[in-house]
Amino acid sequence: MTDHPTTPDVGLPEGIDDAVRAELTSLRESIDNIDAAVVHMLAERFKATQRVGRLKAEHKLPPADPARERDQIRRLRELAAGAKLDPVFAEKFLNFIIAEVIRHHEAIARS
Ligand SMILES: C=C(O[C@@H]1C=C(C(=O)O)C=C[C@H]1O)C(=O)O
Repeated sequence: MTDHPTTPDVGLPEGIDDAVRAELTSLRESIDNIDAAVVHMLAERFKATQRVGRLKAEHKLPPADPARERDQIRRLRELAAGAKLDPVFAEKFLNFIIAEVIRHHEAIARS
């Protein structure tokens, strides 16, 4: 897998204190690692949902399953609260992903 590294000190002003530059750079390196993990996890999730979409289309099932979504959102909100992440944000994030998945499923069903 090819990585395309960022330049974590990009945008930091010339005269910034050395210790502050070092801490910001280190934090940005962690952020870059986390973002890479998020991309890889999302790619795996979409691989699975594409397979769900093909199965649903083959068996004439509807693209969306609102009961499943409610169950996932309830779980994710609880996980978020336990992890000190805003549950409202977690719900918005999951809904954003699910909307894209449903769009894919509709396209598969039409194809
Ligand atoms: C993936 C599915 O299809 C849709 C997408 C979902 C998701 O991305 O998690 C959940 C429910 C469905 O609306 C599914 O039914 O499991």
